[in-house]
Amino acid sequence: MNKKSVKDVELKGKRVFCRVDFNVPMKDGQVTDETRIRAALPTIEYLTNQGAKVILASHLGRPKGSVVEELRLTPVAKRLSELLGKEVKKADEAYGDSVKAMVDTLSEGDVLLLENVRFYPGEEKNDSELAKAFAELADVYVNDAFGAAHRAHASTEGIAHHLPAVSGLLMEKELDVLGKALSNPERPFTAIIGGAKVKDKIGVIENLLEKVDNLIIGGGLAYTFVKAQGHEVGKSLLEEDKIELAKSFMEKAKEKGVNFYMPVDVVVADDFSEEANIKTVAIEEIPSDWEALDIGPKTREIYSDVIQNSKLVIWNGPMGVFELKKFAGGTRAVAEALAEANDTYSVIGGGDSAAAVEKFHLADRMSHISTGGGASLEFMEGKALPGVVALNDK
Ligand SMILES: Nc1ncnc2c1ncn2[C@@H]1O[C@H](COP(=O)(O)OP(=O)(O)OP(=O)(O)O)[C@@H](O)[C@H]1O
Ligand SMILES: O=C(O)[C@H](O)COP(=O)(O)O
Repeated sequence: MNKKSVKDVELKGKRVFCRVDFNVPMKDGQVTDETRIRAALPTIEYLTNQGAKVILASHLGRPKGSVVEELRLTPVAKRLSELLGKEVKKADEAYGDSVKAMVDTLSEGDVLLLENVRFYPGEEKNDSELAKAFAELADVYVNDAFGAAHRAHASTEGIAHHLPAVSGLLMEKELDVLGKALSNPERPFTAIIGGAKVKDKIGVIENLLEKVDNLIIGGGLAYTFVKAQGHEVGKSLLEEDKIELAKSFMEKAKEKGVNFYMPVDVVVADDFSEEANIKTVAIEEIPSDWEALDIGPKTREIYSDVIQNSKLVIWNGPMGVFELKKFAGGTRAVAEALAEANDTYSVIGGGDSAAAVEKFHLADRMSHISTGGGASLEFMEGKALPGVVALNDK
């Protein structure tokens, strides 16, 4: 990476404003998935070991510029403190005199977590006054929030213009792994794209067609492609206005010599529910009043074979409605194939696919699970991430 990291700056005794992505799922005031907190530990520990005074900032949820009591970061501070094995001070605001006073009490190696930065309207507007107010708290800015790097907000982008600005270790690792995968891939290189909406994945599919050897399509977005192939899809998810585009992608794949894999059989249901009647049918036999909610067993086998024979696989988006047990089989089969493919470097592109892998208890068998959902998607589309662009060049 051509951006400076925490390793390139003097940190001893410095006040360091470190933006992390602690946007974690919570229920009844408890953190229910601490993956993102754990992922930030290497940077926080590096900073404390170097003798920095660490000021952490994050958003949580989408409070839209006002205080939402359930979105305070207090439970996160508690969990972080347990994971770090040391006290984490918690401020009830994210800037201003009371926060400055708390920062003044920090000794080398101390950690302070600011309040949810999205409680302030200026955060998402990338307001320069707010960015300056954040910058006034510190001597150095570290961005370790890969998951929020696609947002140009005051704490992810604006502040970087007012302080020496470097990446954290998680940010560096995410960019390194995803960047290497896309620019210098080991081959055969396979991308698996699933999820619900073609619209959201157009850019990714387009960019990946330039790079991969195999493109596997699954999930709800597959049925726009199935329709483009000339088959009926019944009540399955369909984006009519994207059928032509789907056709053009299939043609482009042919031109580029990319193997384009589509479901050959599917699990169809007469209702979108766990109680639905289901059956497996060939792709050209989807009944008109049924909907396809998962890939079928033959498709799973074909996809698993392609995975086993790949050196690098990028996966974004589930193969079916994995939240419902009846339609989780396809997503599970792909996750298991990745777990079992020992010679395959597997990169899970955040969001729902990461949640699925966690759910199947296969997370530790993947090579890299990105902490970014939207961020990893935009990165895979080849878009520049504002939170990275703003950091100092090496
Ligand atoms: N056949 C299908 N019909 C309807 N919905 C589906 C189907 N297959 C998958 N889904 C749904 O797609 C949703 C995920 O779609 P989405 O496009 O949001 O993926 P994503 O969140 O972008 O993936 P990721 O987070 O990994 O990037 C899941 O909730 C899943 O239930
Ligand atoms: O969960 C995420 O993908 C990041 O934390 C970004 O959150 P946002 O989509 O609310 O900006």
